Parts: sequence; C-alpha cells; structure tokens
Amino acid sequence: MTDRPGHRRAPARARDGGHRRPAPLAPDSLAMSLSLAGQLVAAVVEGKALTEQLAHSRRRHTAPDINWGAVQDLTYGTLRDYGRGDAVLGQFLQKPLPAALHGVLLVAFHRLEQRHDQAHTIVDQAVSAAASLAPGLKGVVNGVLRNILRRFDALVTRLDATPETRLRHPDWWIRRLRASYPDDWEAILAAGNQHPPMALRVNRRRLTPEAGLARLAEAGIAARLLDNGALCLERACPVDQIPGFFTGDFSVQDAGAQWAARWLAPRDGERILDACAAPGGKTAHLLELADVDLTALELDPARATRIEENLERLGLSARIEVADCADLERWWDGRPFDRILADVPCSASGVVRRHPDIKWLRRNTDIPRFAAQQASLLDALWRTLAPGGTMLYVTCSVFDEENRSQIARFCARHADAIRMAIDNQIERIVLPGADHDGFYYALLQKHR
Ligand SMILES: C[S@@+](CC[C@H](N)C(=O)[O-])C[C@H]1O[C@@H](n2cnc3c(N)ncnc32)[C@H](O)[C@@H]1O
Repeated sequence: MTDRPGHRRAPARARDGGHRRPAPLAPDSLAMSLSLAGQLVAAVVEGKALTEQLAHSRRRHTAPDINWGAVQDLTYGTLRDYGRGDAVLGQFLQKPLPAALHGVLLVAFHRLEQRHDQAHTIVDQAVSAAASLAPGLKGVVNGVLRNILRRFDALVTRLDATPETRLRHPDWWIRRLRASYPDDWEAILAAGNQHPPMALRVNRRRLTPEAGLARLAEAGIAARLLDNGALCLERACPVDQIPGFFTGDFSVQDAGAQWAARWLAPRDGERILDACAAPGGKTAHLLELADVDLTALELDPARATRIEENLERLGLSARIEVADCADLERWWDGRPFDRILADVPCSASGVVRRHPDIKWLRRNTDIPRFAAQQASLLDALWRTLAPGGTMLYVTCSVFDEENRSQIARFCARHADAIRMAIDNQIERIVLPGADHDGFYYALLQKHR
C-alpha cells in the first residue's frame, strides 16, 4: 500500500462515462447519504479538512429531507477505517475512477463491513449513488461491489492480517506509538477507532457536579460523574436537550480536557494567560473556578470569535486578543503572568476519533514540525511568566516528540524551569479511553 490510501483515484474528468443525464436521488435515501458521504471522503483523501467540507456540503445541498446524521456517520466511519477500503478496491479496480465514485465505493465497503446483513441493499443503493454521479460508470461500480461481496470473508480476513488495515492507522503512526507505549499502543489505537464519548463540564459558579448529574437525570439524560467532576453521558445528545445549556449551566468539553483548569489551579486575583485559547473551553473553565484577570490569546480571528460566544453564554469575561502568542512585542505589556496555560497547536493524535480526517491528512514529517513550533511558543511564553509562576503545558497528542521529549528539551534549555508534580506524578499522560480523549500535561515552575 502507498503512504496514503486512495491511490487509485483519478480526477473527476478522467472517466466520466460519457454524457448521460445523472439520475436524481431521493434526499432521504441511503443512496443520497452514500453519495454525499462519498464526496466528503473524496475531498478528505484529496487533502481537504473534513469540518469545512461538511459545512460546505450542507450549504450546497439544501433539501430538507437529507439525513445528515447518516451522512456524517458514514463519512466519519469510513475515514476511521483508514486504508481498509483502499486495500480492497486496489484488488478490483483496473483503472482509476473519478474521486467521488472512489469515495462512494470506500463508503459502501465501510457500510458492508458494518451491516453485512443489508449487503444487497447497500450494493443497490451504492450503484444508484454512482449513477447519480457518473451514469456511464454505474456498471463498473456494480461489478466491483458484487465481486467484493463474492469474496467478502476472505477479503476481511486478509485486511485483519495486516497491521495498518487491522489497526486502521497509518504505518508510521503505529510505529511511533509502539515505540513510546510498548504496553498500551494497541489500546490507544483501538480507542482512536471508536465513537468518541460526550462529556459535559458543570459551571461551578452555578452548581456542583452532583447537582448537575441530578439535573441531567431529571431530564432523562443518563451520565456518570468522573473523578475530575466531568459528566460523561451514556449517549451523546444534542445540546438543546441539555437543561440550562443555553443559560450557561453546562458546557460540552471532553473529560480529559477538564483536567487543564484544575491542574493549573487558578486563585482569585491572579493574572493568567491562556496562550492558545480558541474556542475557549479551557478559558471558560478557568474563569468558572476563580476570579482572575485573564488574557485569552488566539492567532485565528475566526476562532477567536468563538471564545467570545462561549464566554457570553456562560456570563464570563476575559481580555481576548487576536495575536501570535510568540510575538510578544505585539501583545505583551511587560507585566508578568502568575500562571500560563500553553494548550499549544499539535498533531491532535489524541483526538483522532473526533477528527478521523487527521489520519489521512497528517504525515510523519509533520510531527517534528509541530514539535519545533511548540518549542518556539514555549520559549516565548516562558519570558512572560513571573518568577515563582507556573505554566501548564498541554497537548491533545499521544506522540512522545510533542510531549515528554518536548518538555525534557525545554528543561534542558531553561535552567530556571522546575518540574512540578501533578497529583504526585511528574507528568500526566492521559491516554484516550472510554471516558475521555488523549492528552499530555506537564507543569513547570519558574525559579524565583
Ligand atoms: C489546541 S487548540 C486550543 C484549544 C483551547 N485551549 C480550548 O480548550 O478550547 C490550539 C489553538 O491555538 C491557536 N494557535 C495556533 N498557533 C498559535 C499562536 N502562535 N498564537 C496563538 N494561538 C495559536 C490555534 O488557532 C488553536 O485555536
């Protein structure tokens, strides 16, 4: 297999199968869902980010009956299956297909693995989806899928015998995890292939986690209270069903991310910097825990508006600045901070199940680039920390180069950096699991 799956795709024009008029699809049909999901998967395989493509697709396809839940499930599921569909299609496609058709085949294969009891419906609907995209090629799609069906069990057995397709992650990713976590690497990969849990943060200014749990139970929402006060829902639900969400009693935030504000431990009256703040989940959490003078920095202006929206819903306030946190000349008034939250940009390999496009978009060579960027942000931020002040370094990565080795290199560069224990441990590697995503935390104090 090539470095990136999808090697048997061709530009949309390559084989459009002539000029037959495309057959329209019923908006609420499985064929429509397969077609839209196939186009989204094709866009990601071509290097586009899923969130933007999904928003773009929703703006373009406005029929009210489209089952966007199904489209999303099929798209995310297919992308989580990294490499499986391509490994199979590679055996059946003699020539590349237009990208969207290739996408439909990938989605159809994913669905066949999930719901083999519906195999014939899936094939029929995928052929209709193909006919709507490229009428002249529906025979090819039909032939490929029926061939796959004929040899299905043998194909799946073969997929499960190869690490990349069994574990549904790129080879380089598997190698990195295996080297850093000899005992846990398979569990980390397995967690990355699951549906993410939904967790809520209780606004401690309004209610206790126990009271929050009771409020949810009254609304018929089953949840568990985790040891950091996060509420993990048994089943994800839309925010408009969460009582008091719009008035700021709850926020949606992964339970692993809810350690950040606790471990930075803000105290009333302190000057705090949240250096990479959007969309503002951790900013808000810090403000819920103490009355602090908080500066929230964010490089991306569009994302910075989300901090504002979040704080407004929660009735909280901070100084929000759009700036590169490393460009001190531009934003820093020279007054040091008591505490800094450095939730730096990273590979996001710990949250891959929420963003399965990451597996397709990232390259092994991106990781040292992220590490270099993180190092320069850390070095700049360290200058703004008061002697005796603390900085919490956070990533949502599971790669050592961005985590443990990053902090080891930082401490080697800064003789005034003291490693502080977090709950009696020198660092916290929060591995992704059933209740939360994957994070890394290290706490550093500046020598007085
Ligand atoms: C991991 S996210 C932060 C999540 C946020 N702390 C929260 O809990 O909601 C990293 C953020 O840093 C921003 N960012 C990246 N480079 C930056 C820089 N040089 N200065 C400030 N913000 C930056 C990104 O746009 C992104 O919004």
